[in-house]
Amino acid sequence: MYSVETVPAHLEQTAAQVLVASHLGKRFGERVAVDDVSFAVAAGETYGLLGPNGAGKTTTIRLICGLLRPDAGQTLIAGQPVSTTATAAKSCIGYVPQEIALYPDLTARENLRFFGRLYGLHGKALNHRVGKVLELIGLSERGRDRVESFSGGMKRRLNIGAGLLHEPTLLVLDEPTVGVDPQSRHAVMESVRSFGAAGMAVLYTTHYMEEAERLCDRVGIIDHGRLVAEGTRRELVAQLGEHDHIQLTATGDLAALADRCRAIEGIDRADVKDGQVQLLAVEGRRLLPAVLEAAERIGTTVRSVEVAEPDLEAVFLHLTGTALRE
Ligand SMILES: Nc1ncnc2c1ncn2[C@@H]1O[C@H](COP(=O)(O)OP(=O)(O)OP(=O)(O)O)[C@@H](O)[C@H]1O
Repeated sequence: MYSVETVPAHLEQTAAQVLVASHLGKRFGERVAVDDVSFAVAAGETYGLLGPNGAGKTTTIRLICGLLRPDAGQTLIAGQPVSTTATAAKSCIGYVPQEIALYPDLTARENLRFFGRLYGLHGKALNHRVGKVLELIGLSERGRDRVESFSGGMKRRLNIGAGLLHEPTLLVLDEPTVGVDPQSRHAVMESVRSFGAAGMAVLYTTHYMEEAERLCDRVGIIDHGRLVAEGTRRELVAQLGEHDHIQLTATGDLAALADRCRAIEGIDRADVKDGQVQLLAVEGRRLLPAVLEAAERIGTTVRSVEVAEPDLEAVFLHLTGTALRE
């Protein structure tokens, strides 16, 4: 269990830190879902947990919100320890689950009133908060409409609104844009951005690299239950040094092409994903002739070559050897 001695210095609770997760661990039978995960989120900061499906994001969030008991480690929220029974810490959290949990035949306002009562709000205070939350999520004009008439993105935003009624200091969102069309996704992200700007600490999980890059002040990269790196986008990308991320679209034996590329000096990673060979290479442009020659030798046809500046996708590839995208 947590003791002051076991908390790394940079994770000790400071006034600005709303959430401190220390050495969290959770197994399901033989499967390790979360393995020694530690990170902190400050007031006004949006922290992204970025990882592929099954990486352990939801389990981490459920531990942090006191919905699951950890096998190891502890979470402090606003200085209060979280447990499955403690209420002080939990009352600081607004938890927005992956699944939409709304009543379709009630209006947006009625839904929020219902959830507000669950948080112990009533009378004028409840009305005031419902109005405020509708404003925050950009649905003031639609408060009297039934939820069944809403788009996917509007339902998502209302789902988020239900987690905001009790004015949490920490908002926890579990993949809030899954299944949302691109335009609504933008609206959801804009809402989330405004919460951070308003001083809330936001913990946001996603497997979309672009969302983590655009929205989050800091990102923790999670894979197989372990936090393999964290930092600002700039800090994470700096880990790659001068590397370029090269994507080859080709037909033929891609595994053989990746093998050949691995043997070329300067290429640090070569992996096959989604009908592409993905390479990480120092001064990648310089190596393109050697790559094309290798392709020709083994009879693969390269259809297109894309050389990109490193992004979080490349960081993920570098750290784990697999691509983030499904
Ligand atoms: N209740 C459970 N019982 C058994 N195994 C579980 C349980 N919940 C999660 N797992 C396993 O733990 C691992 C982490 O799952 P988790 O849902 O935390 O990942 P995730 O990153 O949130 O993925 P997704 O994006 O698909 O939700 C997976 O291998 C999953 O199968």
